[in-house]
Amino acid sequence: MLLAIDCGNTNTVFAIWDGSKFLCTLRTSTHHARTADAYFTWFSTLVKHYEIDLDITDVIISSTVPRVVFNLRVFADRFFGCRPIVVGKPECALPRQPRVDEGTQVGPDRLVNAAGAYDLYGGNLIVVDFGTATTFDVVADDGAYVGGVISPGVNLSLEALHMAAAALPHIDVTKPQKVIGTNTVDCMQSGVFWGYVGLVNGVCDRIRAEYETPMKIIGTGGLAPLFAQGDLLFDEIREDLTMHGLTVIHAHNKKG
Ligand SMILES: Nc1ncnc2c1ncn2[C@@H]1O[C@H](COP(=O)(O)OP(=O)(O)OP(=O)(O)O)[C@@H](O)[C@H]1O
Ligand SMILES: CC(C)(CO)[C@@H](O)C(=O)NCCC(=O)O
Ligand SMILES: [K+]
Repeated sequence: MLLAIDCGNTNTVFAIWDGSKFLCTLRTSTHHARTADAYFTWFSTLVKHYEIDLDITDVIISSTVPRVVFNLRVFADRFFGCRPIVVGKPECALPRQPRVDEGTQVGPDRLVNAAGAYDLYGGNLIVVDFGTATTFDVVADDGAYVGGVISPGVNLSLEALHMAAAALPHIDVTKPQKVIGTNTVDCMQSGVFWGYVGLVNGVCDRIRAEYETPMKIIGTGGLAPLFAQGDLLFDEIREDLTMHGLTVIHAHNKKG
């Protein structure tokens, strides 16, 4: 049984993979100060709720926050007696080496997305991930991550607007009825929703023009289904893409 951990700048997701399906997916906010014992208290309580017959033999971690990895390693060692595979570390082999500028530390979540998307859809892809940042990962014909685009995430933009402007409230993003808002909240929702539809469409068009080979666009992240209601053209949406990628990289490392 594999425990796959995807640690983002905002949220950390644990998923238990039995070799063919995910038995459960657990989400908590990311805190660098959380100890191994605190992870276990949270984890074991929820696992009891799902009535899973726990037998974790392997742990794989992707973390965009370097500081949390130490405590997650201790967690894996202390409670499951295993040495985790950490994406981006030398001990973790990738199906394909990224082709980027020397010295670039590509976010492990982007490498994992690339591996997961290539496994599901083949090469020549743009993966759009609506996380803390909205990222675009370009996956080449052979499955390698070959670059992309990083823009501010949707919730980050909303938070920045609220923080910087005294009269603007905190809001959640939804698809507004109309483009022209007639109250403050509708105006903000329109700006963020249609602004991001424009951003994603514009960036994907430009990537496609530069790449010169037809590409599929894959959407992931919690907000992907919402943006699929705009005139965005995702060929596929796969909310568990990062988790799937972790199982792919784990299998690649197991086969030696
Ligand atoms: N309608 C919505 N409005 C605002 N937020 C939403 C909505 N639907 C889903 N979300 C948020 O989307 C997020 C989905 O999480 P996801 O794992 O894609 O990225 P994240 O956790 O925000 O970022 P990271 O992985 O970088 O930590 C959750 O925080 C969830 O609260
Ligand atoms: C861009 C984020 C924050 C998205 O989670 C993450 O992938 C990251 O920290 N990346 C490092 C820089 C890079 O990917 O080139
Ligand atoms: K994510």
